[in-house]
Amino acid sequence: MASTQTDTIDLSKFPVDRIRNFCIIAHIDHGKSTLADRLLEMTGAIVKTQKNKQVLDKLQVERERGITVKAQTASLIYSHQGQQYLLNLIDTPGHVDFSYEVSRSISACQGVLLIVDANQGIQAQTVANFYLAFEAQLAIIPVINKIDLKNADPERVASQIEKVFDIPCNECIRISAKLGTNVEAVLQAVVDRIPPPVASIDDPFKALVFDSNFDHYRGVVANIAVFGGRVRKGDRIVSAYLGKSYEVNELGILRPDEHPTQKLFAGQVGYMVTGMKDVKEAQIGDTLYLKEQPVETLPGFKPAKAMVFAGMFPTDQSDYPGLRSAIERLTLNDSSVTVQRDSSMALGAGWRLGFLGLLHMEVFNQRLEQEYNASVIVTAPTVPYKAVLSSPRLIKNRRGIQKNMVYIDDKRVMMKYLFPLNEIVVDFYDLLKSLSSGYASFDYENAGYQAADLIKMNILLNGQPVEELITIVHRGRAYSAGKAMCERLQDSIPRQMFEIAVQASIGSKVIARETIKAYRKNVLAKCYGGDITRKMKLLKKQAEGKKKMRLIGNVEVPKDAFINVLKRKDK
Ligand SMILES: Nc1nc2c(ncn2[C@@H]2O[C@H](COP(=O)(O)OP(=O)(O)OP(=O)(O)O)[C@@H](O)[C@H]2O)c(=O)[nH]1
Repeated sequence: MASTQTDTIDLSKFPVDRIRNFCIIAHIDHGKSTLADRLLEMTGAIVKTQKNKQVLDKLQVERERGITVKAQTASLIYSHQGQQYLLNLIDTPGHVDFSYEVSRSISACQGVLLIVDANQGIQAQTVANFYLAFEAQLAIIPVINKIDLKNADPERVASQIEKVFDIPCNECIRISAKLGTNVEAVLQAVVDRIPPPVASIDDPFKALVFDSNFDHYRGVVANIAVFGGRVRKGDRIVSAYLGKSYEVNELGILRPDEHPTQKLFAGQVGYMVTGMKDVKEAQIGDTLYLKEQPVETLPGFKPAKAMVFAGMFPTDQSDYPGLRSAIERLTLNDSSVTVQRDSSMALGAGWRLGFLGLLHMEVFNQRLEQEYNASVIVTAPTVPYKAVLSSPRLIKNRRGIQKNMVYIDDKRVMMKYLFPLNEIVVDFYDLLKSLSSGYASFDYENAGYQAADLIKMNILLNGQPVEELITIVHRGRAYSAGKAMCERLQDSIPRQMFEIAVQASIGSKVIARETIKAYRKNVLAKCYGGDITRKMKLLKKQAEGKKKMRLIGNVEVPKDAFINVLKRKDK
Protein backbone atom coordinates (compact mmCIF):
# COMPACT_ATOMS: atom_id res chain seq x y z
CA MET A 1 0.00 0.00 0.00
CA ALA A 2 1.17 3.49 -0.76
CA SER A 3 2.15 5.59 2.22
CA THR A 4 0.17 8.78 2.81
CA GLN A 5 3.11 10.86 4.03
CA THR A 6 3.72 12.48 0.64
CA ASP A 7 6.92 14.49 0.58
CA THR A 8 7.80 14.24 4.26
CA ILE A 9 11.22 13.43 2.82
CA ASP A 10 12.58 16.34 0.83
CA LEU A 11 14.46 14.60 -1.95
CA SER A 12 15.86 17.88 -3.24
CA LYS A 13 18.10 17.78 -0.12
CA PHE A 14 20.05 14.97 -1.71
CA PRO A 15 22.27 16.36 -4.44
CA VAL A 16 23.91 13.77 -6.68
CA ASP A 17 27.14 13.65 -4.65
CA ARG A 18 25.17 12.44 -1.62
CA ILE A 19 23.49 9.56 -3.42
CA ARG A 20 24.81 5.99 -3.66
CA ASN A 21 23.08 3.33 -5.75
CA PHE A 22 24.18 -0.20 -4.92
CA CYS A 23 23.03 -3.77 -4.87
CA ILE A 24 23.92 -6.86 -2.93
CA ILE A 25 25.08 -9.86 -4.90
CA ALA A 26 26.04 -13.29 -3.65
CA HIS A 27 25.71 -16.99 -4.02
CA ILE A 28 22.36 -18.34 -2.84
CA ASP A 29 21.93 -18.39 0.96
CA HIS A 30 25.07 -16.40 1.72
CA GLY A 31 22.89 -13.83 3.46
CA LYS A 32 21.85 -11.01 1.10
CA SER A 33 18.32 -10.70 2.38
CA THR A 34 19.44 -10.87 6.00
CA LEU A 35 22.01 -8.11 5.41
CA ALA A 36 19.41 -6.04 3.53
CA ASP A 37 17.06 -6.32 6.52
CA ARG A 38 19.84 -5.17 8.89
CA LEU A 39 20.66 -2.19 6.67
CA LEU A 40 16.97 -1.23 6.59
CA GLU A 41 16.71 -1.48 10.37
CA MET A 42 19.89 0.49 11.01
CA THR A 43 18.78 3.35 8.79
CA GLY A 44 15.30 3.40 10.33
CA ALA A 45 13.47 2.39 7.14
CA ILE A 46 11.82 -0.40 9.10
CA VAL A 47 11.46 -1.21 12.76
CA LYS A 48 13.43 -4.17 14.04
CA THR A 49 11.79 -7.25 12.57
CA GLN A 50 10.86 -10.55 14.10
CA LYS A 51 13.49 -13.20 13.64
CA ASN A 52 13.75 -14.61 10.12
CA LYS A 53 11.13 -12.31 8.64
CA GLN A 54 12.73 -10.94 5.53
CA VAL A 55 11.29 -7.65 4.51
CA LEU A 56 12.43 -7.57 0.93
CA ASP A 57 11.16 -11.07 0.18
CA LYS A 58 7.54 -10.15 -0.49
CA LEU A 59 6.15 -13.04 -2.46
CA GLN A 60 4.59 -16.00 -0.64
CA VAL A 61 6.71 -18.39 -2.68
CA GLU A 62 9.84 -16.49 -1.61
CA ARG A 63 9.02 -16.87 2.05
CA GLU A 64 8.10 -20.52 1.67
CA ARG A 65 11.17 -21.50 -0.28
CA GLY A 66 13.47 -19.04 1.53
CA ILE A 67 14.75 -17.67 -1.75
CA THR A 68 14.55 -14.32 -3.46
CA VAL A 69 12.88 -14.44 -6.86
CA LYS A 70 12.10 -10.86 -7.66
CA ALA A 71 14.51 -8.02 -6.91
CA GLN A 72 13.20 -5.26 -4.65
CA THR A 73 14.39 -1.74 -4.07
CA ALA A 74 14.68 0.29 -0.86
CA SER A 75 15.90 3.86 -0.34
CA LEU A 76 17.76 4.35 2.95
CA ILE A 77 18.67 7.61 4.62
CA TYR A 78 22.01 7.38 6.39
CA SER A 79 23.88 9.98 8.40
CA HIS A 80 27.64 9.89 8.03
CA GLN A 81 30.08 12.49 9.39
CA GLY A 82 27.34 15.06 9.85
CA GLN A 83 25.89 14.63 6.35
CA GLN A 84 22.76 12.81 5.24
CA TYR A 85 23.08 10.36 2.35
CA LEU A 86 20.43 8.67 0.24
CA LEU A 87 21.46 5.04 -0.25
CA ASN A 88 19.40 3.14 -2.81
CA LEU A 89 19.63 -0.57 -2.19
CA ILE A 90 18.49 -3.11 -4.75
CA ASP A 91 18.10 -6.67 -3.46
CA THR A 92 18.84 -9.40 -5.99
CA PRO A 93 18.05 -13.09 -6.25
CA GLY A 94 20.86 -15.61 -5.74
CA HIS A 95 19.67 -18.72 -7.58
CA VAL A 96 21.25 -19.33 -10.94
CA ASP A 97 17.84 -19.22 -12.67
CA PHE A 98 17.38 -15.60 -11.74
CA SER A 99 20.74 -14.15 -12.70
CA TYR A 100 18.90 -12.10 -15.32
CA GLU A 101 17.41 -10.05 -12.48
CA VAL A 102 20.92 -9.51 -11.13
CA SER A 103 22.21 -7.98 -14.36
CA ARG A 104 19.19 -5.67 -14.50
CA SER A 105 19.74 -4.47 -10.94
CA ILE A 106 23.40 -3.90 -11.66
CA SER A 107 22.61 -1.51 -14.49
CA ALA A 108 20.97 0.92 -12.06
CA CYS A 109 23.97 0.87 -9.66
CA GLN A 110 27.50 2.21 -9.31
CA GLY A 111 28.62 -0.35 -6.75
CA VAL A 112 27.92 -3.75 -5.26
CA LEU A 113 28.33 -5.51 -1.96
CA LEU A 114 29.69 -8.95 -2.84
CA ILE A 115 28.68 -11.21 0.03
CA VAL A 116 30.65 -14.38 0.68
CA ASP A 117 29.78 -16.88 3.40
CA ALA A 118 32.63 -17.12 5.95
CA ASN A 119 32.29 -20.87 6.06
CA GLN A 120 31.49 -21.84 2.46
CA GLY A 121 33.78 -19.32 0.77
CA ILE A 122 33.57 -18.49 -2.92
CA GLN A 123 30.90 -20.46 -4.78
CA ALA A 124 29.75 -20.65 -8.39
CA GLN A 125 27.35 -17.69 -8.32
CA THR A 126 29.86 -15.62 -6.34
CA VAL A 127 32.11 -15.89 -9.39
CA ALA A 128 29.33 -15.34 -11.95
CA ASN A 129 27.97 -12.31 -10.06
CA PHE A 130 31.43 -10.86 -9.52
CA TYR A 131 32.00 -10.85 -13.29
CA LEU A 132 28.63 -9.20 -13.95
CA ALA A 133 29.65 -6.36 -11.62
CA PHE A 134 33.25 -6.27 -12.84
CA GLU A 135 32.26 -6.06 -16.51
CA ALA A 136 29.83 -3.24 -15.67
CA GLN A 137 32.84 -1.49 -14.02
CA LEU A 138 31.12 -1.14 -10.66
CA ALA A 139 32.90 -0.59 -7.35
CA ILE A 140 33.01 -3.95 -5.60
CA ILE A 141 33.01 -4.18 -1.80
CA PRO A 142 33.68 -7.74 -0.59
CA VAL A 143 31.75 -8.59 2.58
CA ILE A 144 32.48 -11.81 4.45
CA ASN A 145 29.27 -12.77 6.24
CA LYS A 146 28.37 -15.25 9.01
CA ILE A 147 31.57 -14.72 11.00
CA ASP A 148 29.57 -15.85 14.04
CA LEU A 149 29.42 -19.44 12.73
CA LYS A 150 31.51 -21.96 14.63
CA ASN A 151 33.23 -23.11 11.45
CA ALA A 152 33.71 -19.62 10.04
CA ASP A 153 37.15 -19.01 8.57
CA PRO A 154 37.10 -15.38 7.38
CA GLU A 155 40.87 -15.28 6.82
CA ARG A 156 40.79 -18.22 4.41
CA VAL A 157 37.82 -16.63 2.58
CA ALA A 158 39.63 -13.26 2.41
CA SER A 159 42.64 -14.93 0.80
CA GLN A 160 40.37 -16.74 -1.68
CA ILE A 161 38.88 -13.37 -2.60
CA GLU A 162 42.36 -11.92 -3.10
CA LYS A 163 43.44 -14.89 -5.21
CA VAL A 164 40.34 -15.23 -7.40
CA PHE A 165 39.19 -11.60 -7.72
CA ASP A 166 42.44 -9.74 -7.10
CA ILE A 167 40.89 -7.66 -4.32
CA PRO A 168 43.30 -7.14 -1.39
CA CYS A 169 42.39 -9.06 1.80
CA ASN A 170 42.23 -5.89 3.86
CA GLU A 171 39.36 -4.55 1.76
CA CYS A 172 37.07 -7.36 2.95
CA ILE A 173 34.56 -6.34 5.63
CA ARG A 174 33.90 -9.13 8.10
CA ILE A 175 30.36 -9.18 9.48
CA SER A 176 27.53 -11.19 10.94
CA ALA A 177 24.36 -9.98 9.24
CA LYS A 178 22.35 -12.15 11.58
CA LEU A 179 23.71 -10.58 14.77
CA GLY A 180 24.36 -7.14 13.27
CA THR A 181 28.13 -7.37 14.04
CA ASN A 182 30.13 -4.73 12.13
CA VAL A 183 27.26 -3.96 9.74
CA GLU A 184 27.81 -0.24 10.38
CA ALA A 185 31.15 -0.61 8.57
CA VAL A 186 29.24 -1.77 5.49
CA LEU A 187 27.17 1.43 5.43
CA GLN A 188 30.32 3.52 5.82
CA ALA A 189 32.00 1.66 2.99
CA VAL A 190 28.99 2.23 0.72
CA VAL A 191 29.43 5.98 1.22
CA ASP A 192 33.25 5.97 1.07
CA ARG A 193 33.97 3.42 -1.65
CA ILE A 194 31.05 3.64 -4.08
CA PRO A 195 31.04 6.69 -6.35
CA PRO A 196 27.90 8.80 -6.70
CA PRO A 197 25.95 8.36 -9.94
CA VAL A 198 27.08 10.38 -12.94
CA ALA A 199 23.96 12.44 -13.45
CA SER A 200 23.29 16.17 -13.62
CA ILE A 201 20.22 17.97 -12.44
CA ASP A 202 20.79 20.53 -15.23
CA ASP A 203 20.41 17.96 -18.02
CA PRO A 204 17.04 17.11 -19.55
CA PHE A 205 15.10 14.42 -17.67
CA LYS A 206 16.24 10.94 -18.62
CA ALA A 207 15.39 7.71 -16.75
CA LEU A 208 16.04 4.01 -17.16
CA VAL A 209 13.24 1.51 -16.51
CA PHE A 210 14.99 -1.32 -14.67
CA ASP A 211 12.01 -3.26 -13.35
CA SER A 212 8.23 -3.22 -13.42
CA ASN A 213 5.28 -4.64 -11.53
CA PHE A 214 1.61 -4.77 -12.24
CA ASP A 215 -0.96 -3.31 -9.85
CA HIS A 216 -4.61 -4.18 -10.42
CA TYR A 217 -5.81 -0.63 -9.78
CA ARG A 218 -3.05 1.61 -11.06
CA GLY A 219 -1.66 -0.47 -13.92
CA VAL A 220 2.07 -0.71 -14.44
CA VAL A 221 4.37 0.50 -11.68
CA ALA A 222 7.80 1.04 -13.26
CA ASN A 223 10.99 1.16 -11.19
CA ILE A 224 13.24 3.84 -12.60
CA ALA A 225 16.75 5.19 -12.13
CA VAL A 226 16.96 8.89 -13.01
CA PHE A 227 20.10 9.61 -15.07
CA GLY A 228 19.49 13.32 -15.56
CA GLY A 229 17.21 16.29 -14.77
CA ARG A 230 14.04 16.00 -12.74
CA VAL A 231 10.48 14.78 -13.20
CA ARG A 232 7.35 15.80 -11.36
CA LYS A 233 3.79 14.59 -10.97
CA GLY A 234 1.67 15.75 -13.91
CA ASP A 235 4.61 15.89 -16.40
CA ARG A 236 4.12 14.22 -19.77
CA ILE A 237 6.80 11.65 -20.46
CA VAL A 238 7.60 9.56 -23.51
CA SER A 239 8.74 5.93 -23.71
CA ALA A 240 11.64 5.85 -26.19
CA TYR A 241 10.87 2.23 -27.01
CA LEU A 242 7.26 2.77 -28.08
CA GLY A 243 7.30 6.51 -28.79
CA LYS A 244 4.08 6.76 -26.77
CA SER A 245 3.48 9.54 -24.26
CA TYR A 246 1.95 9.27 -20.82
CA GLU A 247 1.11 11.54 -17.90
CA VAL A 248 2.96 10.91 -14.64
CA ASN A 249 0.12 10.08 -12.22
CA GLU A 250 2.24 9.16 -9.26
CA LEU A 251 5.90 8.89 -8.36
CA GLY A 252 7.99 8.34 -5.31
CA ILE A 253 10.66 6.31 -3.60
CA LEU A 254 10.56 2.81 -2.11
CA ARG A 255 11.42 2.49 1.57
CA PRO A 256 10.75 -0.44 0.78
CA ASP A 257 7.00 0.37 0.70
CA GLU A 258 5.95 3.04 -1.76
CA HIS A 259 6.45 6.53 -0.44
CA PRO A 260 4.94 9.08 -2.86
CA THR A 261 6.81 12.31 -3.54
CA GLN A 262 6.15 15.24 -5.84
CA LYS A 263 9.43 14.98 -7.76
CA LEU A 264 12.36 12.72 -8.49
CA PHE A 265 15.80 14.14 -9.21
CA ALA A 266 18.94 13.15 -11.11
CA GLY A 267 20.74 10.21 -9.46
CA GLN A 268 17.67 8.97 -7.59
CA VAL A 269 15.91 5.65 -7.86
CA GLY A 270 12.16 5.31 -7.42
CA TYR A 271 8.85 4.22 -8.92
CA MET A 272 6.49 5.83 -11.40
CA VAL A 273 2.85 5.18 -12.31
CA THR A 274 1.74 6.52 -15.68
CA GLY A 275 -1.44 4.66 -16.52
CA MET A 276 0.38 2.11 -18.70
CA LYS A 277 -1.94 -0.89 -18.71
CA ASP A 278 0.45 -3.55 -19.92
CA VAL A 279 3.93 -4.33 -18.62
CA LYS A 280 4.99 -4.83 -22.23
CA GLU A 281 4.66 -1.03 -22.51
CA ALA A 282 7.14 -0.64 -19.65
CA GLN A 283 9.99 -2.47 -21.38
CA ILE A 284 12.84 -3.24 -19.05
CA GLY A 285 15.78 -1.21 -20.32
CA ASP A 286 13.58 1.48 -21.88
CA THR A 287 14.48 5.18 -21.61
CA LEU A 288 11.87 7.72 -20.46
CA TYR A 289 12.14 11.45 -21.23
CA LEU A 290 9.99 14.58 -21.11
CA LYS A 291 7.73 15.08 -24.10
CA GLU A 292 9.25 18.39 -25.14
CA GLN A 293 12.86 17.32 -24.43
CA PRO A 294 13.89 14.23 -26.41
CA VAL A 295 17.21 12.66 -25.32
CA GLU A 296 19.61 10.04 -26.57
CA THR A 297 18.46 6.65 -25.32
CA LEU A 298 20.38 4.80 -22.61
CA PRO A 299 21.94 1.45 -23.47
CA GLY A 300 19.25 -1.18 -22.80
CA PHE A 301 19.61 -4.76 -21.69
CA LYS A 302 20.02 -7.99 -23.50
CA PRO A 303 16.57 -9.58 -23.27
CA ALA A 304 16.40 -12.55 -20.93
CA LYS A 305 16.80 -15.77 -22.80
CA ALA A 306 14.38 -18.58 -22.02
CA MET A 307 16.30 -21.84 -21.56
CA VAL A 308 13.56 -24.26 -20.55
CA PHE A 309 10.29 -24.66 -22.39
CA ALA A 310 7.19 -26.46 -21.19
CA GLY A 311 3.54 -26.69 -22.14
CA MET A 312 0.91 -25.53 -19.62
CA PHE A 313 -2.66 -26.70 -19.92
CA PRO A 314 -5.70 -26.29 -17.67
CA THR A 315 -6.57 -29.53 -15.84
CA ASP A 316 -10.12 -28.90 -16.96
CA GLN A 317 -10.62 -27.16 -20.33
CA SER A 318 -13.48 -25.09 -18.89
CA ASP A 319 -10.81 -23.32 -16.77
CA TYR A 320 -9.03 -22.07 -19.90
CA PRO A 321 -10.18 -18.41 -19.68
CA GLY A 322 -9.32 -18.24 -15.96
CA LEU A 323 -5.88 -19.74 -16.52
CA ARG A 324 -5.23 -17.44 -19.46
CA SER A 325 -5.89 -14.37 -17.36
CA ALA A 326 -3.77 -15.78 -14.48
CA ILE A 327 -0.83 -16.41 -16.84
CA GLU A 328 -1.23 -12.95 -18.36
CA ARG A 329 -1.23 -11.32 -14.93
CA LEU A 330 1.76 -13.27 -13.73
CA THR A 331 3.80 -12.58 -16.84
CA LEU A 332 3.02 -8.89 -16.35
CA ASN A 333 5.21 -9.17 -13.27
CA ASP A 334 7.81 -11.38 -14.86
CA SER A 335 8.77 -10.27 -18.31
CA SER A 336 11.44 -12.99 -18.58
CA VAL A 337 8.74 -15.62 -19.20
CA THR A 338 7.86 -16.12 -22.87
CA VAL A 339 4.34 -17.24 -23.80
CA GLN A 340 3.03 -18.78 -27.01
CA ARG A 341 -0.36 -20.36 -27.61
CA ASP A 342 -0.24 -24.13 -28.00
CA SER A 343 -2.75 -26.92 -28.36
CA SER A 344 -2.64 -30.69 -28.33
CA MET A 345 -5.04 -33.51 -29.13
CA ALA A 346 -4.78 -34.94 -25.66
CA LEU A 347 -4.62 -31.80 -23.55
CA GLY A 348 -6.70 -29.32 -25.52
CA ALA A 349 -5.84 -25.62 -25.67
CA GLY A 350 -2.96 -24.25 -23.64
CA TRP A 351 0.36 -22.44 -23.90
CA ARG A 352 4.02 -23.07 -24.44
CA LEU A 353 6.02 -21.12 -21.89
CA GLY A 354 9.74 -20.39 -21.81
CA PHE A 355 11.58 -20.03 -18.48
CA LEU A 356 15.07 -19.18 -17.32
CA GLY A 357 15.41 -22.56 -15.59
CA LEU A 358 13.49 -25.31 -13.83
CA LEU A 359 13.29 -23.48 -10.50
CA HIS A 360 11.89 -20.48 -12.35
CA MET A 361 9.30 -22.79 -13.92
CA GLU A 362 8.37 -24.38 -10.60
CA VAL A 363 8.11 -20.99 -8.91
CA PHE A 364 5.88 -19.72 -11.72
CA ASN A 365 3.68 -22.78 -11.40
CA GLN A 366 3.51 -22.44 -7.62
CA ARG A 367 2.55 -18.78 -7.93
CA LEU A 368 -0.23 -19.69 -10.39
CA GLU A 369 -1.62 -22.14 -7.89
CA GLN A 370 -1.16 -20.00 -4.78
CA GLU A 371 -1.98 -16.55 -6.05
CA TYR A 372 -4.55 -17.43 -8.71
CA ASN A 373 -5.88 -20.77 -7.48
CA ALA A 374 -5.18 -22.26 -10.90
CA SER A 375 -4.96 -25.98 -11.57
CA VAL A 376 -2.38 -26.65 -14.23
CA ILE A 377 -0.72 -29.53 -16.05
CA VAL A 378 2.90 -28.87 -16.93
CA THR A 379 4.46 -30.96 -19.68
CA ALA A 380 8.02 -32.27 -19.71
CA PRO A 381 10.47 -29.36 -19.92
CA THR A 382 12.47 -29.45 -23.12
CA VAL A 383 15.73 -27.80 -24.02
CA PRO A 384 18.07 -27.72 -26.97
CA TYR A 385 21.19 -26.34 -25.22
CA LYS A 386 24.55 -27.06 -23.68
CA ALA A 387 25.96 -25.65 -20.45
CA VAL A 388 29.21 -24.81 -18.73
CA LEU A 389 29.49 -25.75 -15.09
CA SER A 390 31.64 -27.18 -12.38
CA SER A 391 31.92 -30.58 -10.68
CA PRO A 392 32.93 -34.17 -11.51
CA ARG A 393 31.07 -37.21 -10.35
CA LEU A 394 27.83 -37.16 -12.06
CA ILE A 395 29.61 -36.00 -15.14
CA LYS A 396 30.01 -39.21 -17.12
CA ASN A 397 26.37 -40.10 -16.67
CA ARG A 398 25.36 -36.74 -18.03
CA ARG A 399 27.52 -36.67 -21.14
CA GLY A 400 29.76 -33.87 -19.87
CA ILE A 401 33.05 -32.85 -21.52
CA GLN A 402 35.67 -31.18 -19.33
CA LYS A 403 36.89 -27.79 -20.51
CA ASN A 404 39.15 -26.53 -17.73
CA MET A 405 39.98 -26.66 -14.05
CA VAL A 406 41.30 -23.95 -11.68
CA TYR A 407 42.27 -24.37 -8.02
CA ILE A 408 40.68 -21.61 -5.89
CA ASP A 409 42.60 -22.74 -2.79
CA ASP A 410 43.97 -26.00 -1.46
CA LYS A 411 40.48 -27.39 -0.83
CA ARG A 412 38.43 -26.00 -3.66
CA VAL A 413 38.47 -26.39 -7.37
CA MET A 414 36.47 -24.68 -10.11
CA MET A 415 35.81 -26.82 -13.19
CA LYS A 416 34.19 -26.01 -16.49
CA TYR A 417 32.30 -28.61 -18.48
CA LEU A 418 30.30 -28.64 -21.64
CA PHE A 419 26.94 -30.37 -21.09
CA PRO A 420 23.80 -30.93 -23.06
CA LEU A 421 21.38 -28.70 -21.15
CA ASN A 422 18.69 -31.37 -21.00
CA GLU A 423 21.07 -33.47 -18.91
CA ILE A 424 21.30 -30.90 -16.13
CA VAL A 425 18.15 -28.86 -16.18
CA VAL A 426 15.79 -30.99 -14.14
CA ASP A 427 17.60 -32.36 -11.14
CA PHE A 428 21.33 -31.94 -11.61
CA TYR A 429 21.58 -29.11 -9.09
CA ASP A 430 19.78 -31.08 -6.32
CA LEU A 431 21.82 -34.16 -7.03
CA LEU A 432 25.13 -32.34 -7.08
CA LYS A 433 24.25 -30.77 -3.73
CA SER A 434 23.33 -34.07 -2.16
CA LEU A 435 26.33 -35.99 -3.52
CA SER A 436 28.69 -33.33 -2.25
CA SER A 437 26.88 -32.88 1.09
CA GLY A 438 26.00 -29.37 0.04
CA TYR A 439 29.59 -28.30 -0.72
CA ALA A 440 29.59 -28.18 -4.50
CA SER A 441 27.82 -25.38 -6.32
CA PHE A 442 27.20 -24.73 -9.95
CA ASP A 443 26.34 -22.10 -12.51
CA TYR A 444 25.74 -22.39 -16.23
CA GLU A 445 25.64 -20.38 -19.40
CA ASN A 446 24.42 -21.15 -22.88
CA ALA A 447 27.12 -22.57 -25.16
CA GLY A 448 25.02 -22.84 -28.34
CA TYR A 449 23.64 -25.80 -30.32
CA GLN A 450 25.59 -28.89 -31.31
CA ALA A 451 24.63 -31.95 -33.34
CA ALA A 452 23.86 -35.08 -31.29
CA ASP A 453 22.34 -38.52 -31.80
CA LEU A 454 18.93 -37.90 -30.23
CA ILE A 455 15.63 -39.71 -30.58
CA LYS A 456 12.07 -39.16 -29.46
CA MET A 457 10.77 -41.45 -26.74
CA ASN A 458 7.05 -41.94 -26.05
CA ILE A 459 5.42 -43.09 -22.86
CA LEU A 460 2.18 -45.08 -23.17
CA LEU A 461 -0.48 -45.81 -20.57
CA ASN A 462 -2.56 -48.78 -21.65
CA GLY A 463 -1.42 -48.14 -25.19
CA GLN A 464 -2.39 -44.45 -25.10
CA PRO A 465 0.54 -42.03 -25.69
CA VAL A 466 1.06 -39.41 -22.95
CA GLU A 467 1.93 -36.18 -24.69
CA GLU A 468 3.24 -34.52 -21.56
CA LEU A 469 5.93 -37.15 -21.22
CA ILE A 470 7.36 -37.23 -24.72
CA THR A 471 11.09 -36.75 -24.20
CA ILE A 472 14.12 -36.36 -26.38
CA VAL A 473 16.83 -38.76 -25.23
CA HIS A 474 20.28 -39.72 -26.35
CA ARG A 475 20.09 -42.93 -28.42
CA GLY A 476 22.64 -44.69 -26.25
CA ARG A 477 20.62 -43.94 -23.12
CA ALA A 478 17.12 -44.60 -24.44
CA TYR A 479 16.70 -48.03 -22.86
CA SER A 480 17.74 -47.06 -19.34
CA ALA A 481 15.87 -43.72 -19.51
CA GLY A 482 12.67 -45.48 -20.67
CA LYS A 483 12.96 -48.13 -17.96
CA ALA A 484 13.53 -45.51 -15.26
CA MET A 485 10.56 -43.44 -16.39
CA CYS A 486 8.26 -46.48 -16.43
CA GLU A 487 9.40 -47.41 -12.91
CA ARG A 488 8.82 -43.93 -11.58
CA LEU A 489 5.40 -43.72 -13.23
CA GLN A 490 4.53 -47.02 -11.66
CA ASP A 491 5.33 -45.45 -8.27
CA SER A 492 3.48 -42.20 -9.00
CA ILE A 493 0.19 -43.51 -10.38
CA PRO A 494 -2.17 -44.95 -7.78
CA ARG A 495 -3.70 -48.35 -8.45
CA GLN A 496 -7.00 -48.20 -10.23
CA MET A 497 -9.87 -50.56 -10.88
CA PHE A 498 -8.07 -52.17 -13.81
CA GLU A 499 -4.54 -53.18 -14.67
CA ILE A 500 -2.39 -50.46 -16.27
CA ALA A 501 0.47 -51.13 -18.66
CA VAL A 502 3.16 -48.42 -18.50
CA GLN A 503 5.39 -48.58 -21.56
CA ALA A 504 8.20 -46.60 -23.15
CA SER A 505 8.48 -46.79 -26.93
CA ILE A 506 10.62 -45.50 -29.74
CA GLY A 507 8.46 -45.27 -32.82
CA SER A 508 6.37 -48.44 -32.65
CA LYS A 509 9.00 -50.41 -30.73
CA VAL A 510 8.31 -50.85 -27.02
CA ILE A 511 11.60 -50.67 -25.08
CA ALA A 512 10.40 -50.91 -21.47
CA ARG A 513 7.31 -51.96 -19.56
CA GLU A 514 5.96 -51.93 -16.00
CA THR A 515 2.52 -52.96 -14.77
CA ILE A 516 0.31 -51.31 -12.17
CA LYS A 517 -1.97 -53.95 -10.67
CA ALA A 518 -5.74 -53.44 -10.40
CA TYR A 519 -7.25 -52.28 -7.12
CA ARG A 520 -10.61 -51.00 -6.07
CA LYS A 521 -10.92 -48.08 -3.70
CA ASN A 522 -14.39 -47.76 -2.33
CA VAL A 523 -14.58 -44.53 -0.37
CA LEU A 524 -17.96 -45.53 0.97
CA ALA A 525 -16.69 -48.74 2.45
CA LYS A 526 -16.56 -47.26 5.94
CA CYS A 527 -20.09 -45.79 5.73
CA TYR A 528 -22.29 -48.54 7.01
CA GLY A 529 -26.02 -48.02 6.61
CA GLY A 530 -27.95 -44.83 6.54
CA ASP A 531 -26.03 -41.51 6.81
CA ILE A 532 -26.53 -40.12 3.32
CA THR A 533 -24.96 -36.69 4.06
CA ARG A 534 -21.75 -38.37 5.13
CA LYS A 535 -21.74 -40.40 1.94
CA MET A 536 -22.28 -37.27 -0.12
CA LYS A 537 -19.41 -35.52 1.64
CA LEU A 538 -17.05 -38.37 0.94
CA LEU A 539 -18.06 -38.56 -2.69
CA LYS A 540 -17.55 -34.79 -3.03
CA LYS A 541 -14.11 -35.08 -1.50
CA GLN A 542 -13.26 -37.88 -3.87
CA ALA A 543 -14.50 -35.79 -6.82
CA GLU A 544 -12.28 -32.88 -5.73
CA GLY A 545 -9.32 -35.22 -5.47
CA LYS A 546 -10.06 -36.36 -9.00
CA LYS A 547 -9.92 -32.79 -10.27
CA LYS A 548 -6.23 -32.89 -9.43
CA MET A 549 -5.90 -35.88 -11.72
CA ARG A 550 -5.43 -35.92 -15.41
CA LEU A 551 -7.38 -38.52 -17.38
CA ILE A 552 -5.30 -40.26 -20.04
CA GLY A 553 -7.47 -42.77 -21.87
CA ASN A 554 -9.23 -44.16 -18.83
CA VAL A 555 -6.22 -43.87 -16.52
CA GLU A 556 -6.18 -41.17 -13.83
CA VAL A 557 -2.73 -39.62 -13.42
CA PRO A 558 -1.92 -37.27 -10.48
CA LYS A 559 -0.64 -33.90 -11.64
CA ASP A 560 2.62 -34.22 -9.69
CA ALA A 561 3.45 -37.40 -11.59
CA PHE A 562 4.43 -35.41 -14.67
CA ILE A 563 7.26 -33.58 -12.98
CA ASN A 564 8.22 -36.37 -10.56
CA VAL A 565 8.93 -38.86 -13.32
CA LEU A 566 11.48 -36.52 -14.87
CA LYS A 567 13.60 -36.34 -11.77
CA ARG A 568 16.15 -39.11 -12.11
CA LYS A 569 17.79 -40.80 -9.23
CA ASP A 570 21.39 -41.32 -10.27
CA LYS A 571 23.35 -43.45 -7.88
N1 LIG B 1 24.83 -17.73 11.46
C1 LIG B 1 24.48 -16.83 10.56
N2 LIG B 1 23.49 -17.10 9.70
C2 LIG B 1 23.16 -16.15 8.79
C3 LIG B 1 23.83 -14.90 8.72
N3 LIG B 1 23.28 -14.19 7.70
C4 LIG B 1 22.31 -14.96 7.16
N4 LIG B 1 22.23 -16.14 7.81
C5 LIG B 1 21.31 -17.26 7.54
O1 LIG B 1 21.60 -17.80 6.26
C6 LIG B 1 20.40 -18.21 5.61
C7 LIG B 1 20.29 -17.52 4.25
O2 LIG B 1 20.16 -16.13 4.43
P1 LIG B 1 19.38 -15.20 3.39
O3 LIG B 1 19.56 -13.80 3.86
O4 LIG B 1 18.00 -15.69 3.17
O5 LIG B 1 20.23 -15.52 2.10
P2 LIG B 1 20.08 -14.91 0.66
O6 LIG B 1 21.47 -14.80 0.16
O7 LIG B 1 19.25 -13.68 0.70
O8 LIG B 1 19.31 -16.04 -0.11
P3 LIG B 1 18.59 -15.83 -1.55
O9 LIG B 1 17.74 -14.62 -1.46
O10 LIG B 1 17.74 -17.05 -1.71
O11 LIG B 1 19.65 -15.74 -2.53
C8 LIG B 1 19.26 -17.84 6.57
O12 LIG B 1 18.91 -18.98 7.29
C9 LIG B 1 19.88 -16.79 7.48
O13 LIG B 1 19.27 -16.75 8.75
C10 LIG B 1 24.89 -14.63 9.68
O14 LIG B 1 25.51 -13.59 9.73
N5 LIG B 1 25.15 -15.64 10.55
